[in-house]
Amino acid sequence: MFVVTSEEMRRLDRLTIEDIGIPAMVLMENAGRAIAQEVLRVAAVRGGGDGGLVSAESDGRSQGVEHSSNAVDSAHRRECWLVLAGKGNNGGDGFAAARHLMEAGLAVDVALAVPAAELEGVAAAQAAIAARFGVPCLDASASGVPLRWERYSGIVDALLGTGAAGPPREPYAALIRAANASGLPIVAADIPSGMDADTGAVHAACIRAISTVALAFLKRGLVQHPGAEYAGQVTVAPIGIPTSLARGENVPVRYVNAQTAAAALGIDPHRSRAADTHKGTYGHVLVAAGSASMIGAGLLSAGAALRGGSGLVSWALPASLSPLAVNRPPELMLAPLAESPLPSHHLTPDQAAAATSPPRSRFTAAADSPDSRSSAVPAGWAAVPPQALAGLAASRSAMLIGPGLGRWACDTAWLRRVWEETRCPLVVDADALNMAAEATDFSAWKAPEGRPTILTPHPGEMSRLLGIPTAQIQQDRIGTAIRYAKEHGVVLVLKGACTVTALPDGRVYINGTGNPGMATGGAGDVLAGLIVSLLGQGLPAGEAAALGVYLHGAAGDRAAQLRPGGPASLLAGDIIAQL
Ligand SMILES: NC(=O)C1=CN([C@@H]2O[C@H](COP(=O)(O)OP(=O)(O)OC[C@H]3O[C@@H](n4cnc5c(N)ncnc54)[C@H](O)[C@@H]3O)[C@@H](O)[C@H]2O)[C@@H](O)CC1
Ligand SMILES: Nc1ncnc2c1ncn2[C@@H]1O[C@H](COP(=O)(O)OP(=O)(O)O)[C@@H](O)[C@H]1O
Ligand SMILES: [K+]
Repeated sequence: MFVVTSEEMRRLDRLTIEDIGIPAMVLMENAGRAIAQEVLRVAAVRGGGDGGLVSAESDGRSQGVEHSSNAVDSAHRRECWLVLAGKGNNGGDGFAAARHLMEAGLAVDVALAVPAAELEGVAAAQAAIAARFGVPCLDASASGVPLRWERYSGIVDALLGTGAAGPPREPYAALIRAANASGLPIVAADIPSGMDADTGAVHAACIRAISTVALAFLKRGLVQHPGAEYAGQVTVAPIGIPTSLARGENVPVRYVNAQTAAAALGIDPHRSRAADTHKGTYGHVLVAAGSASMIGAGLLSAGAALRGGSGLVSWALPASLSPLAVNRPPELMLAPLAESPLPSHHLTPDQAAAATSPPRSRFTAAADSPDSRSSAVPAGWAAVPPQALAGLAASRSAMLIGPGLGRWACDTAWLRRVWEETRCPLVVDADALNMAAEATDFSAWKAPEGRPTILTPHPGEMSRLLGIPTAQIQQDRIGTAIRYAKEHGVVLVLKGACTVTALPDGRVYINGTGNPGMATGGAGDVLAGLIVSLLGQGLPAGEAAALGVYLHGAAGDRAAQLRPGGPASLLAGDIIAQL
């Protein structure tokens, strides 16, 4: 399913009207009917009403307003809806919807935010048709015009759509505030008025809808927070603009959920296996994760990689920490790395080779704590030569580095060597991202030619990578991810609700699975392990990342449903169990 910007939507509208020849009035007529259908569905649900109407819509038939039974008629006769209409085509959609609602047996008023004489084009034409149809139109163009909100059962928000610029001006803002304050259910036409269609940022006055009918395509703001929350339940209504047009115009952003994953990703999300395969078919991944105080991060990442379907999973960790891995799943192999007393990133190749000898007893697990930054004798990851790790990865199908790794003196230089010498596909997460963020010259780090690299920051890590506040990132997550992926030639997974996966070629996947129960320590480690598993099974990096995000969210949703305590009681390990 494509997700468009306002500008892309305008281009697709124009191509449909001018090149394909579907008149703007026809598109608006279809839009109005789809919005009316959604109102009828909401009215039926609220009135405990007619299931037939709801199921007619969910069947995908577009006849909802034309087949009302007597029962529906009587339910709807009690309903009186207010359509708030703006000056542009979004308002035109509102007039068309009002007419369809009246025809379906509801009482309807339109409140117009501008003097009727200011309407133009197809919106003016729809207003004129609605007037001849007998739809009452109230003038709400003067700020403070009182509307008798208590008369209505619900509101259609057709004030502002993709043509809005900046915060809603008066009287739009006052109408939005009053509509929200009325407590009535609001169905938004295309987007909630007051939401930025491209980023999902909301202005001080923004409609809080229970549902939004996205016309033709999802808009970016509908699949990013806070816009997604203000939009309520979103449905996409086909209004005549062909999907092939979006494909032809190379719209880069797609939405991934249970209905759309296969088409959006071009992959069977169930990953059915050919019969004649063996463990070698499914890759051998290396997980470099965990430290003395965060050994669980390694267990979670490696556990997720196993459930992700890898043929083999090896867990790389400093040899002195091996005893801490005693409770690992039996399927998980260990790859202990010898520690060297020399600052590891200064090692010559010969010293690195010598460092594969067994660890010395003075390297204790405790020395891997953050205190080891100041410790005289480095141990733990600080004492693992980066080239030894990169060398081990050379014979693996993919490597994950970062979860629970800890921090130590000169770790940024350490990571740089891993980054520059690791030839297999690489996933970089958590502490490894924080090390990269402290590099003053990260853009100059040279990955081996052609190596796919995936970065999986949460917004806090993204903020450190970019050196800008988290709030600024959250205001335009899609734009931020696109720019970063292109600039650094990496796949960038910006985590959080509606995770954004941006590819260096400009393609973007927005994830529709997952729930707030997943905001729990270790959930990100699970994601990173799942992604490296898919990467190691040979999926292209962008698809591995986006599919991993989708499957991780879906597993989190199943896990949340199974928990007697609901989403709040979810643990990261529950997600692995549902993979
Ligand atoms: N052919 C088309 O272009 C179609 C457009 N459709 C609808 O048209 C919408 C886009 O229509 P428009 O481009 O006319 O734009 P809008 O209807 O979103 O609004 C633009 C109008 O609102 C005013 N405005 C802009 N920013 C404002 C602000 N901050 N405060 C107050 N007033 C503001 C401007 O005067 C402008 O006339 C879509 O969202 C969709 O609902 C649908 O009818 C389908 C077909
Ligand atoms: N509200 C939410 N809705 C959907 N997914 C979420 C939500 N909160 C967190 N997640 C997901 O859970 C994971 C948390 O990762 P992260 O913040 O790195 O946690 P940790 O570092 O503790 O492992 C991410 O994949 C994120 O997208
Ligand atoms: K709207």
